Amino acid sequence: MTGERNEPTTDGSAGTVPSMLEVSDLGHTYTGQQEHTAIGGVTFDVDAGQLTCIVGPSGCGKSTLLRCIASLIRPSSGEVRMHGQPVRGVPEDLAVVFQDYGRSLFPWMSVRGNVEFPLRSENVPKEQRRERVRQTLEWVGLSGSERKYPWQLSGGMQQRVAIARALACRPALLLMDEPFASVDAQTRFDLEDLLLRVRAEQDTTILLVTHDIDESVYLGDRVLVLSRTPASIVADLPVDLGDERDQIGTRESETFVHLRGEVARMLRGGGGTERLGGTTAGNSGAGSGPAPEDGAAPEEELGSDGSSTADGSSTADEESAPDGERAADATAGPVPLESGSGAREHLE
Ligand SMILES: Nc1ncnc2c1ncn2[C@@H]1O[C@H](COP(=O)(O)OP(=O)(O)OP(=O)(O)O)[C@@H](O)[C@H]1O
Repeated sequence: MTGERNEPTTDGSAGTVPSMLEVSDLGHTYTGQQEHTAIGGVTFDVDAGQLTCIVGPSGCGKSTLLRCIASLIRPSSGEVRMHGQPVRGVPEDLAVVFQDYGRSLFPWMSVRGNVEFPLRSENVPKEQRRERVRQTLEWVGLSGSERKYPWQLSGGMQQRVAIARALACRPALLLMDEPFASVDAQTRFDLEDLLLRVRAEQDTTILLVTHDIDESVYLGDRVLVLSRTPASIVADLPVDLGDERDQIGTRESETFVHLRGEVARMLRGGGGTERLGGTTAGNSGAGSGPAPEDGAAPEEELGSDGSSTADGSSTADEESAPDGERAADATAGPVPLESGSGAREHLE
């Protein structure tokens, strides 16, 4: 993979445009008492506006891969480029959403305060901030909840706030690490559709890690299947389901059923046996890692039914808490990682 593609330039001649994201031979070994190689040389490119899903066996290195791409961990080897430039720190136009919304939101800030937070760090003028927050909350279906606090919201609503906070910065690249794993099945469907809507409106490039095979096919323009740890790419499958997807019709379609079977087969076999118009083991260092154990059902490994623990948080009380943030004690709570600036201290 070259990381470049030919596109016509404004003067009509053929030009070379770098991919939005280029991951080249990326490897990471955790050092210390428990040395462990989590990623074993991963190479892939992502075009602007593409939604790429990453699936792999539990503990294979998916989160490590995302964190290396976000520069939250310094990779042991290889390189990450965005817009053709090497990434040397957390990029300003990158945002991350994690599974654990409960820990990523500031409980002492209202919904508005949480969503506004990264914009304040970027010194966006107040009027513009307020408008950005209003518009972003509208996208995620939370208009009217600006003055509530995270603890007054259901799990699904809290995750919407986390997504809104990431989107408020209008990131060029959005990294999502199992973002819907902690919500109930219906909320999960709603959030998946929300993501597809926002992507269509914003043309955001998204890299999403999931344990759920069905979710990877439903959301993705493409599914990258990883091997067991140390992770390598065993398959890179294009998802030919078109832009219009719906939770019932799409999931019943022949293409969907075929693709989910293909992803499961790649997970079980480690790839290399069949192709589906995409690439399988052999490219990009793919297939160099150990294959999953034979006979292990991929659904068992991945929890592909998408079952999630229903969030026990109480739903929002109509009576809003007073607006205005408590004095922010930076040591007292979690650090949100949605914007580049707040995330640097997580570098290893
Ligand atoms: N700080 C660390 N030090 C040592 N080993 C680590 C560290 N963090 C993760 N690992 C190991 O690296 C491997 C990959 O971990 P990672 O969290 O990236 O996997 P994952 O695919 O995201 O896992 P899961 O499917 O459970 O979310 C695992 O074997 C894990 O135990």
